[in-house]
Amino acid sequence: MRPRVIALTTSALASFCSHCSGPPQHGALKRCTRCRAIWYCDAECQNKDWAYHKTECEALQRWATMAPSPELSVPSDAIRCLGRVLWDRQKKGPESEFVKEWNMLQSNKVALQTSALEAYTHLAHSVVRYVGATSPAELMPFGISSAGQLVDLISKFTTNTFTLTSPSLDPIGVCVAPTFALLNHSCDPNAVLVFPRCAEVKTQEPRMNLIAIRPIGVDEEIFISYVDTTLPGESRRSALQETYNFQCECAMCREPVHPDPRQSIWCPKACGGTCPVPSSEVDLVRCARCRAIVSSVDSVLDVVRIGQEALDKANTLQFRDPEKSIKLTSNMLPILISSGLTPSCHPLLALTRLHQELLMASFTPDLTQDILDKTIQASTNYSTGVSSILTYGHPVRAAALAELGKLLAVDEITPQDPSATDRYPPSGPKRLRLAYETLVRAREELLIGFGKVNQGGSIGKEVREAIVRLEKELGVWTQGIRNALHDQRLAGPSK
Ligand SMILES: C[S@@+](CC[C@H](N)C(=O)[O-])C[C@H]1O[C@@H](n2cnc3c(N)ncnc32)[C@H](O)[C@@H]1O
Repeated sequence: MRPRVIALTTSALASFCSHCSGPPQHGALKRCTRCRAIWYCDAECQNKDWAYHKTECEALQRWATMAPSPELSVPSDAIRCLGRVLWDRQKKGPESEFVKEWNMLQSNKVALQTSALEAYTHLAHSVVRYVGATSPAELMPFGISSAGQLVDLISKFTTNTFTLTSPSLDPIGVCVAPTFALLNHSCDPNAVLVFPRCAEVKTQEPRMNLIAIRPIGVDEEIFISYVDTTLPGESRRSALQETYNFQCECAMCREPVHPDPRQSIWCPKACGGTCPVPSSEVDLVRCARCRAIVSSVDSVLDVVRIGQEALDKANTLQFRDPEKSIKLTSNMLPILISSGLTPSCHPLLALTRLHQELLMASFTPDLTQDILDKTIQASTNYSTGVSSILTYGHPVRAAALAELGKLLAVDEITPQDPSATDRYPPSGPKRLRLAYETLVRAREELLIGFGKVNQGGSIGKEVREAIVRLEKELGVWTQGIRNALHDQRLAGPSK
């Protein structure tokens, strides 16, 4: 189903359509000539959005004239989304299905911590200003008659909104979908919410799909995850507490797996087993397989701390100074790897992902073989790490494998000796075959994570096309070898 309300993140406004949330289809997106803040793929999407944008357009123009600087001339996605919610309430009235559904959403207003209350109050002031009111008392037309009701609206919004993602799972905005807001959280979910982007009618997009990633029994509760489940338990729990105001007591938080792949290091005796990352409370740790003791406790603790600092800094610099960010990830990754962190261990996994993203963003028409191969190495490590944590068919795991397959399928710029066995990624036909096998595996997982009925969504479609292309290339190559062998046989034994 299409969410009731969507709003793109400010940085995504010029790259995705504000109605169907798709990328530009034929040429560039077209900008609303009045507010100059909202973009559409074509007149069809613009017309469909007009019912909302008509009022929003004026509000955006008013906001821009009051903005203290050009960077702040467009309000945040939360303010714009709440604006659309209020205008919808006003237009549809208190007896409408939308308002009834909204009223039933869970609010955590009574249990709010002071920091959350302050943030909500700040957001409330901005929303009041955005819709052209001067105080909460002027919100009567929207069905809000007191400041308390406004805070309640914002609490419901924060507790029940979803991240709008692109088909390749990049966050591009927020959305409101009251039916899906009934789903509770688990750190080991049996279902996921995705936007596979495969509707036949473009203007029905973005369509939100609830997909089972495991068999779910009759009467069994459906759980999704509200947070990134590749993060360690402590980070997940504090994110849940901060945004959703609850202490997670899901099965995984009650009885964590041991050792947790999110916090594990390789056995110091290299038996192939893993040990938990030591902590300041538990400093005697052993390999789960051979029971060898980890003696380098302090250095592991140090490296995890330094890795986290580097991750935070590289994340901050990602868009402002990508070169500096890439330098940080390039320097830090070998340190974390040589200290024995497994590919799924935090912060190595997150740094690997960021490194891969930064390398991909640096691709230019004069891409070098070295950068391409380094990106494939990072993508391989990320896919390996994610696969140790997430269940088979999880869309994040499927998308990581698809990305690796696509990178392996990129034409080599300066092919290396194809017979070298110690080289990764391999070169020549071996690389082509590895790309093919990776994409076939990715397709199987995409069909689960983005739904078989959706053919794995738009990444599934891309992967299918890449598989067909590689089948042809591999076929040509196999035929070439067959012909060469045939010619050799005809020529008789060499002298
Ligand atoms: C999007 S709502 C989920 C549906 C909600 N439980 C209802 O009945 O409408 C999110 C809120 O549900 C509660 N919740 C969701 N998952 C939970 C969990 N695993 N443990 C405790 N509370 C949870 C929290 O209060 C959270 O802020």
